[in-house]
Amino acid sequence: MTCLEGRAMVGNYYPYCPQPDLTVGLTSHSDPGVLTVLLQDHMGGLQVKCGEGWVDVKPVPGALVINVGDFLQIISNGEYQSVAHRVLANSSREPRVAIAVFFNSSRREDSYGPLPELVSPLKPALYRQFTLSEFMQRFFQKGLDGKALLNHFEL
Ligand SMILES: O=C(O)CCC(=O)C(=O)O
Ligand SMILES: [Fe+2]
Repeated sequence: MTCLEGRAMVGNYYPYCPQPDLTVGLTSHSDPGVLTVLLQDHMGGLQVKCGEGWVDVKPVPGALVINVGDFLQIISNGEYQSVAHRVLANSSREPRVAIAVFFNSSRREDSYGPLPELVSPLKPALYRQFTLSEFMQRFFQKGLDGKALLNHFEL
């Protein structure tokens, strides 16, 4: 499996929000793919879920944020856990910009599931087999909703 053909780059632009207490910039979600590489500017606002709370991912000049996605959680049979994250509404007059590159498989009709090397009698498969077509269809159906995508593939 290679993730280079399936990569996609997205630019996120968060304009000034006059009522930041009433909304969010980007709803809680986990990225569906394998890995995400994210470059955020100096504004801040990105948070990751930690237990029941949220922790700020403070911008560090020149640093990239790497997110584990749901697909990696599944093929690693839960060894790597995807991370729920969100972006607060931007209360500052200056807009916030973040560039994300999502790494995904591109072979839509292949069958995926936990890698055989990571399945054993002691650690049975936690997820069923599926195609990338089904996976992405379910992602787009559910909208951004925490880590809910994984529920469809659990055994
Ligand atoms: O704007 C950010 O910092 C995060 C963007 C993000 O989570 C996404 O594009 O999936
Ligand atoms: Fe994301």
